[in-house]
Amino acid sequence: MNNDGRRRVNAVIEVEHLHKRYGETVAVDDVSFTVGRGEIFGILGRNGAGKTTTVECLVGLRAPDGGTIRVLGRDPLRDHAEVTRRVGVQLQDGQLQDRLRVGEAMRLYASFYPEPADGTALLEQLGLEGKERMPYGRLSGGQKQRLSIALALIGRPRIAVLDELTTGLDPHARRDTWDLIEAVRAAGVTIVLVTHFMPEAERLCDRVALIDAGRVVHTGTPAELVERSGEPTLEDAYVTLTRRTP
Ligand SMILES: Nc1ncnc2c1ncn2[C@@H]1O[C@H](COP(=O)(O)OP(=O)(O)OP(=O)(O)O)[C@@H](O)[C@H]1O
Repeated sequence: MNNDGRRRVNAVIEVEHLHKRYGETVAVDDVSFTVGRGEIFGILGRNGAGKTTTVECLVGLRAPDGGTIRVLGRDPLRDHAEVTRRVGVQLQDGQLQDRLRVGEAMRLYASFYPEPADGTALLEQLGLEGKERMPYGRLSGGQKQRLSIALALIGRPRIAVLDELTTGLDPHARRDTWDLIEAVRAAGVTIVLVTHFMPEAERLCDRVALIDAGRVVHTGTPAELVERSGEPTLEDAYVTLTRRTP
């Protein structure tokens, strides 16, 4: 059983009692969750709640101080190369060098994988067609964001970890990106999505975990969290369920 009381069939991600500190700061106190194959799993929580640290541990970019993580049955640190090959990552601050051109970045990332996706089609799906020769430093904030999504998907990952997927995107680009993510999931990819944007969680996520002060305080479908809180919307539910007593 997992922490929301249901057994996950075909779990592809299992996090148990993850603990991570930076010096005196406890970034992740005790986080456990399981993600099933083909799910879109949302991680929600206040600024500084420990979301990015959790996903960085998940993809083997940081070493936990406690707990265990299994991704596709592997340890992200010990089996780093294998996990990296199967997990696409779009992280906050995933900056590239300013002079690197869009097409070069796509080709470079494609070269890391045995069977990469069609980069031209991916750029088109993300509204970056015709930008292949544009240096990264000259892209707008939203274009950089869309390129980072393309780079997360170029390796045809089995799991995509997307941290603040649509932050900085205009409403059209945001909706196009949601459609793309749904198509990626329909192709069998499991998605972990960190977001502050409740309509995005409501539209895309099968289940979400609310993280507060480094702990999972609620897990469930967006509809279950709304019901549990007695509030009318997911945003209200989120605020109520993560409210701290003064
Ligand atoms: N490299 C680091 N060195 C020291 N402290 C860090 C580091 N990275 C994060 N922290 C601290 O760990 C805590 C959790 O940060 P984290 O970035 O995981 O939160 P978050 O939930 O992703 O926040 P946000 O929503 O603002 O992105 C915060 O108190 C943060 O200041």
